[in-house]
Amino acid sequence: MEASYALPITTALIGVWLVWTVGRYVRADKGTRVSMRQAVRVRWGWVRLARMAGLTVTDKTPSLLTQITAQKDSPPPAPRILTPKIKVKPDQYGVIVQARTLPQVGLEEYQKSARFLADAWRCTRVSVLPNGPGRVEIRGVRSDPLTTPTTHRPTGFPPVDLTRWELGIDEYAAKVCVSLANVPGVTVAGVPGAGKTSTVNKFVCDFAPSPSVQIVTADGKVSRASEGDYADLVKRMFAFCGDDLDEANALFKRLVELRKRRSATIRDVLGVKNMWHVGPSPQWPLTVLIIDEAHTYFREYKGSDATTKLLAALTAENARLVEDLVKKGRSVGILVILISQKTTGDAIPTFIRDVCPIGLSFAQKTVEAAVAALGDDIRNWPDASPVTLQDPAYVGVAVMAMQGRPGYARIRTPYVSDADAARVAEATSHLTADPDLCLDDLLASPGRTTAPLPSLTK
Ligand SMILES: Nc1ncnc2c1ncn2[C@@H]1O[C@H](COP(=O)(O)OP(=O)(O)OP(=O)(O)O)[C@@H](O)[C@H]1O
Repeated sequence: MEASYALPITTALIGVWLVWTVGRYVRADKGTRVSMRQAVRVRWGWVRLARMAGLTVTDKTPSLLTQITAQKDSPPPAPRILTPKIKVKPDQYGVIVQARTLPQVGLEEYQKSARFLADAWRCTRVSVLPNGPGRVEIRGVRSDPLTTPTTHRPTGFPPVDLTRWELGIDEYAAKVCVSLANVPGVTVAGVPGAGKTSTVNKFVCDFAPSPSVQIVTADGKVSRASEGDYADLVKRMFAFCGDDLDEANALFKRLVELRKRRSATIRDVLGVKNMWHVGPSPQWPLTVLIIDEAHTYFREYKGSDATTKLLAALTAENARLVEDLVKKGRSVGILVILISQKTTGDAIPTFIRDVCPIGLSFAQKTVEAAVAALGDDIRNWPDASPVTLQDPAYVGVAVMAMQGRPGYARIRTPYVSDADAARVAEATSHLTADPDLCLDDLLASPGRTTAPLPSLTK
C-alpha cells in the first residue's frame, strides 16, 4: 500500500523540481545560463577531479557501522577515500563553490590547487578564501569581470544603507563597497576618458534620492554651471562654482563655517560626538563636496606681480580650507571627493591627499602618477598598477587602495549615462536643501530639549 504511494510522490517531487529548475534556467540571463550548465559539470565531475587534484584523504579506519557488522573471519575492509562535500551556486560570471575541509585538505591545499581547478572548470580565474571553520569558498569566474563592461540603471529610490557606497565589482565579481562612515575624503585620478565622470554620476544617482544627502560641487573645468559634466546634476546641488578662484574660495569658506558650526553644536543637537553614530538625516544631511579638476583650485602660482601673488594667496587658502574639511569633517558628516587627472603633489597638496583614506585611480600613463594616486606600495603590486589599465577594454576599471589593508582592489565600475544621471537629478531636485539652513531650523526647533547653544557667528 505504502509502496504504491511512494512512486507517484517521488515522481511529483521530481516533476516540481524539474519545472522549478527549467523555470529558473529560462528566466536567467545568458551568462547565468552558461554558469548553470557549468555548475552541473562542476558537481558531477567533483569526486573525480578532487582525487586528481589531491583534495581527498584516505581514511584507513573502518566506519562505525562496518566495525559493528564486521564478521570475525572476514577480510579487513578497504580504506575509504573521503572527498570534501561541495555546494555549487552559479551566477552571471561563473560559479561559487562552498567546500568542506578534511584532515590534510585545508585552505592551503585548496589554494595550491586553484590553478588546476581553474583549468578543469574552464575559468579564467579561481580564488579560494576561508569561509568559517572547516569551510572554504572557491570562486571561479569564466570571463574576466574586469573586461566585461556593466551598466547601472538608477532605481531612483533612496539607498537602504546610507553608509555604503557601492563602487562596482572586483576581479572575482564580488561587490566592492566603501563605508562612507569612516571616510572623510576620497581621491579619484585617471587619464581623460577613463570613467571618472561616470563614477560621479553613479554616486549622484545612488544618493540623490535621499533627503539625508546634500551635494555641492566645484568644477575647475567650467566657468558656469550650465557648462560641462554637471550642467544637469546641478539641479540636485545646493551650491556650485566653476573655475573662478574667488568664488571657490567663498564656497570653501562657507563649508568650513558649516563644519565649525556643526562641530560646535553636534553634541547638543544630536547628542553624540560623531554624526555616524546616529546616521545622516534630512535635518543633519551628509554633505558631499565634489571638487572636479581639483588642481585648478590648489595650483601653486609663482611670480612676483600683484595678480600672481593674489592667485597664489587664494590657492594656498583654498588648500588650507579643504584640508580643514577633510581632516575635521568626517565626524560631523562632511565628505570631500577630489577628482583630478593626476594626484601628484602639484595637483592636490600632499597634506590633503594623504589624509584621504580612499584613493581610486583609473588608468594612468606613468608609474609616478600611479604612486601619487595610490601610494608607494603600488610599486610592489605591478599586476594591480593602473598603468596596466590603458587598454580600451579597461575603461571604467579603477584600482583602489584602502587604508589598513595590504594590496589593492581592481574594480569594474558600472557605466552610468549622463542622461540617467540628469533624470535622477531632475526628479530629486526638490530634495535639495542648504545644510546651513537645515542646521538653523534644527537649532530653532522647539522640540530641542537641551540647553541653549553658544552663539555662533557666521
Ligand atoms: N564604467 C564604464 N564602463 C564602460 N564605459 C565607460 C565607463 N565609464 C566611462 N565609459 C566610457 O568612456 C567615456 C568617457 O568616460 P568619462 O566621461 O566618465 O571619463 P572621464 O574620466 O570623466 O574623462 P574626463 O577626464 O575627460 O572628464 C564615456 O562616454 C563612456 O563611453
